[in-house]
Amino acid sequence: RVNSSSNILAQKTINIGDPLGQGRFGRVFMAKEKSSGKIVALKVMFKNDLKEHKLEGQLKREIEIQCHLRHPNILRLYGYFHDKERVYLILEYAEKGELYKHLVKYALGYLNKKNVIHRDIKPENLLLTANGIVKISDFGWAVHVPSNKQNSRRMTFCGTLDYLAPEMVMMSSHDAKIDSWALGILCYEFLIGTPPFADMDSEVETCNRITKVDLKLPDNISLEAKDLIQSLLRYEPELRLPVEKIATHPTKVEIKRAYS
Ligand SMILES: Cn1ncc2ncnc(NCCc3cnc(NC(=O)Nc4cccc(C(F)(F)F)c4)s3)c21
Repeated sequence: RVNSSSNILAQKTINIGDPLGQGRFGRVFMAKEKSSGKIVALKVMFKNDLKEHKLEGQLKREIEIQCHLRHPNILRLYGYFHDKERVYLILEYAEKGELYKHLVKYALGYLNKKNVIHRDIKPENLLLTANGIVKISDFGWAVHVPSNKQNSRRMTFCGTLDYLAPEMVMMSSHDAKIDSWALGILCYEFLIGTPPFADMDSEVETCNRITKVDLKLPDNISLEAKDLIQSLLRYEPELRLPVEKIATHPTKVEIKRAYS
């Protein structure tokens, strides 16, 4: 419970509810103004934090600017108050929260059911219709992940994705040269310790790196090994060294030594 003077004359009581978000300089809570029952968002910032980063002036400016703005597409700042340690912004409550998170939760859930990965969600690809409906657009980077793999999503996306060749990720036709690719991944991982296109944060990023063959070879492997890996990790399946030719490639010795 925070006794607040949300404007000069009236004394209002605000009950603080669930947290809505965590920013760099403070947290946002749902709050209810007691007498009117009005739901607002309350941004709470610590004075020390703002002082430390010399941001008091900037906050004053934000309050001055936003207090005078009245527009259906601009979040209202109703007012502010402070106590010994904190400054509170009383904000209009946007119940669907952050657009991006809302989209990911609803629209991507649908794409997931349809076994489609968009792979390029970004602000430019979020369009607005006349009545303010947000649309995810541009499926230029989308892939259709085979549904049998869908249920073992964790399985598909933790580790095993690293071995998928571009044509697999793009779900276009593929042939035995898939194995040449996978062997290239294996050689790389044997020598370097991790698969070449792994991206800890996002499977989608791994997909992108695979389809772009975003290969970075470290200097501490021999030219032969580099040659072998580069001749296997070719985007065009027909250009990859066929599996039978690998056996006679000079770098075999090095991999054996690496694992002896
Ligand atoms: C998450 N979420 N879900 C629903 C919902 N409904 C409303 N609001 C939400 N979130 C709060 C959005 C904000 C609006 N205005 C802000 N203003 C600010 O954060 N200002 C600010 C911060 C730090 C430092 C400075 C300074 F000092 F540098 F100026 C200024 S944050 C909601």
